[in-house]
Amino acid sequence: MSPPPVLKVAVNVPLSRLFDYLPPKGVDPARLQAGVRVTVPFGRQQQSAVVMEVADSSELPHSKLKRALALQDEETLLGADDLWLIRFTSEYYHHPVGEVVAAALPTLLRQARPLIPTTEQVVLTPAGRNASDAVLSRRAPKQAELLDALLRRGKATVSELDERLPQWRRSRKALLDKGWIQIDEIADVPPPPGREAAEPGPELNREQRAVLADMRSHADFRVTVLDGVTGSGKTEVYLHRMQDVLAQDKQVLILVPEIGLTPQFVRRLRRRLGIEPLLLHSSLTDNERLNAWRMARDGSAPLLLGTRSAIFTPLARPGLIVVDEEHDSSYKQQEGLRYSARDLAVARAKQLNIPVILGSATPSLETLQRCRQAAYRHQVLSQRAGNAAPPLLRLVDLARYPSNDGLSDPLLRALDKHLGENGQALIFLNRRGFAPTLICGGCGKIAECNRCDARMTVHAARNALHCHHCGARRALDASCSDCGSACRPLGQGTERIEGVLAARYGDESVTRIDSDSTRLKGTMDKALARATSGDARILVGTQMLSKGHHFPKLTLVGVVNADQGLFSTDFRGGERLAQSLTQVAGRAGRERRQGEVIIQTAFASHPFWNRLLSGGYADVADYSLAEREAAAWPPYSRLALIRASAMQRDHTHEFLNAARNKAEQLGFDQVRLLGPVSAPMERRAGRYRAQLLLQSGSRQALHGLLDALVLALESSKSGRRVRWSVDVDPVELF
Ligand SMILES: Nc1ncnc2c1ncn2[C@@H]1O[C@H](COP(=O)(O)OP(=O)(O)OP(=O)(O)O)[C@@H](O)[C@H]1O
Ligand SMILES: [Zn+2]
Repeated sequence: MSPPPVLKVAVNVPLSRLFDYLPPKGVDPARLQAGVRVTVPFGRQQQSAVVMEVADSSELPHSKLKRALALQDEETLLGADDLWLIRFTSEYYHHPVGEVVAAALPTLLRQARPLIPTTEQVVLTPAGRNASDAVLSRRAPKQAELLDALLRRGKATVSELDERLPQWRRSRKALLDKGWIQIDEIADVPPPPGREAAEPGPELNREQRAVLADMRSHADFRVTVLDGVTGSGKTEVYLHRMQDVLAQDKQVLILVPEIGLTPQFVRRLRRRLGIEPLLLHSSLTDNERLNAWRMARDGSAPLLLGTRSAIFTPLARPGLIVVDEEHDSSYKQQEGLRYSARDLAVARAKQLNIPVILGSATPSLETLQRCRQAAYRHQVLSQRAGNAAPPLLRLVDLARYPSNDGLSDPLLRALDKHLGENGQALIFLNRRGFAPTLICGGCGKIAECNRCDARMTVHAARNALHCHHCGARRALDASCSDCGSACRPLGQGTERIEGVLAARYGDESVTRIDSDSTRLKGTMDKALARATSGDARILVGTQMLSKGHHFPKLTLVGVVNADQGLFSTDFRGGERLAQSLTQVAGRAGRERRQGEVIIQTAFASHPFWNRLLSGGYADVADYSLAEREAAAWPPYSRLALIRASAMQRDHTHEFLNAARNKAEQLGFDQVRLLGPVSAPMERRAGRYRAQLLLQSGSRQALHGLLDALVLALESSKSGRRVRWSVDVDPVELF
């Protein structure tokens, strides 16, 4: 008899390797395939794990192998392409494969639940139906209420009851004991999205038609970079391409940086494609998430719209992937598994041999560089669609026109003018709260966070100081704890600017949109609706407002302070600044009237401004690429960052020094090691942070070194005293 197969499974633990198990007792070996879930004994616990491979043998003797306890799935949950993506992600980002699987699966599947989500349904029994609730309503009014609620429909799911009778669970046991209700487990699946008639869009202009024709000429894998100025009709081009693919009965996956910001986009997809897009994002309930995942996997949902993690969703008939606003840094996960959804989209499309579109008015330098190398196809839309003209940009030199509470005279005059002509204005400031600093008028002491090397932000409405790094909060100090003098807020945040504008133009006219003002469910949609209708005459907001929106009446954009980005220590500072200013400027004048953009700066002679104002984003990008090439920064080299944090400063440095020594021993000459150094904001949430940067012109060398180094670090002693992580292609260096 041949020996039983060996299951190589991914367990959700922070170790790179797979673990070997024998098949569960009594399971037909034919049912054991890569992509099924099994329950395995792990340490003293049981774990749910995914079979990555079914092998003939193990490096361990059979007698040493434990047996898996149970097979969870009748059919494979993850197909070969899904497993490929998981492995690729694990290898490329040097992240434990079990944790990648965990990131790729909806929570319920991770918890060994079945693919069809279920819910509890409370059903009235015949006895319950006949029970007299006259008596009950006197003695037990809560029970009577529940019976009453059920009488009308005979049954209700627990979530329906939770909504209508929040206290119902208290009566549950009593009524069950009386035999008046019973609780059934039922499938909780919504119907798949239906189709309706699609509305036609505007006729494409010449540039759009040329781009679309080029995309249509190539059905296989190809990366098209749709580099179109704001309002040039990129979305119209995607929509046509999506229509083609959907008409061939294939699926389309669209990634966006954030879904809460795009109700307009969702509506547009529905209207123009005649299909309800299935949403995949982090604020779904567990059941909703599982259902979305399942309908993508079985093909019953043709159109999927999701944020970063949606890139892992299985697709039955993949046809096209679109990454909108590809430059957006939220495609890169900044903790745990630090993947770039954009880069994985390209890898996945290649594996599936399908086209992928990366769209942006401000493509990342990495992407532009790939275009220069002809690895990606560069398609440019140089004109705004329809009759809209590009916005006019103007600088206001704060050295000449000092600002009062953040707003200079020229900006205020422009506001008067645009509002007077029935226009709408957007005031952009990438800083929420009232003021970024609280300072003592006597000794100059600044309020700092106790757990971070950072200042506290003043939030006036809550009369509090918040740390934007660790979330710490405390009451606003009226007087200085050192000298007793009065403290005052210094600088501007969105809350303060909102107040200044409300005092000048009236409360009614001003709407603030930032993560503080839109925390409550529904407030974001409402604010965006007011912005779109024009009821909100002045919008004040952070980068939340700068991306992707189409506010037809908006004619003026004012940038309160752009200088933070000018002197950034991050080599991506200039690129980021140019992107965010171009994007926010692009909100102005998207319909009939030309938009005006006023940027306030204290450094008007900085060469950055000349480049941006005369040459636009493309010039800034060319210049920055040359700079990066000279300094051998990405995209002209590859980076990986090893980060460590600990309660004691020494531990991080010891660990990273050991990592450096190990890396040197491994002898990859083509990789430069920089550090270890403390992070610029060394202490965060009470932990000290440090980092070691690895840089190389050769991707192979860098990954070769990481392969060996990560294995060594996983078993290193100093690694146990710190939290450490590897960040491949980091977007934040600090
Ligand atoms: N060929 C066209 N003729 C007339 N109007 C068009 C055309 N193409 C697009 N539009 C309109 O122009 C506006 C901008 O188009 P769209 O949203 O597709 O641009 P975009 O490049 O994706 O925008 P952004 O990147 O700035 O968000 C929309 O109102 C759209 O309906
Ligand atoms: Zn803090």
